Amino acid sequence: MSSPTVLVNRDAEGLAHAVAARFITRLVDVQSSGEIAQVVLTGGRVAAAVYRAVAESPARSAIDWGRVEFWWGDERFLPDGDPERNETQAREALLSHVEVDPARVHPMPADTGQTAEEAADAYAAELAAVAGPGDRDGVPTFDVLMLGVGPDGHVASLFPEHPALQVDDRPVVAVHGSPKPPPTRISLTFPALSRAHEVWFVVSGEDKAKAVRLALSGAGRPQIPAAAVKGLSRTLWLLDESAASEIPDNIRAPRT
Ligand SMILES: O=C1O[C@H](COP(=O)(O)O)[C@@H](O)[C@H](O)[C@H]1O
Repeated sequence: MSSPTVLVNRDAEGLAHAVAARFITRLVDVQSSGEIAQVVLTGGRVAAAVYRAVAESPARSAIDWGRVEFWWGDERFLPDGDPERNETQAREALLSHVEVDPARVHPMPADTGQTAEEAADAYAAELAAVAGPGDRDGVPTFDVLMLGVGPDGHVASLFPEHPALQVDDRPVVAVHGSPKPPPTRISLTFPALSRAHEVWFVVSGEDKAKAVRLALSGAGRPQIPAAAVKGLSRTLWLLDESAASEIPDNIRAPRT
């Protein structure tokens, strides 16, 4: 597991464009070695800005979008097309603007009347169907896994002191009683979130500053779930000045 690297941008817009450039470069690098890129998307305000910046970048044409496999780290368990779904946001901001292969886009199931547990199991089966012999526990090894962080330190849909934090025996879990609406969600678990070469936390805003400081200061998984996710090769904390405002200078790289 890698130790965190902190990179700070001036503001949310600068952060979104910097992450978009990094995202395009990373995918080009993976594809240049002949592999299909495995990407995990997140939800939230800054994520949407990153997706829009990728879609608007002329450099997006360097990516063979049909050879990118898209997954989600968590989802709000709502009907298909609901504007609050992370899938809907990513489709509107990015996926509908590039030539993806629909068979390689793997949204978490929408609420169609099945239970959230059934939906979580179905997603685990979908991950296992794509995982290869070199992957562990039925989860593809992701090239980039993007995550937001809540003001309470939640990551994906793993909330502080919530029972879903304890689930280590499967890659996907149904979350009930989420403190942030909607109450029912689906999330990758810690073991699955730990199957990424690169984990990128993308965080903006002063309301996240305390959670960021605690995550980078060795807080425990029950209190600050984001502290417990690390990439196999790299863990990047990509922040704007507001989100970085409480972290000590010695753990910040120079501003980009
Ligand atoms: O509910 C969620 O919130 C977090 C953070 O969202 P933000 O708008 O505060 O940046 C997000 O990472 C997660 O995927 C989403 O389901």
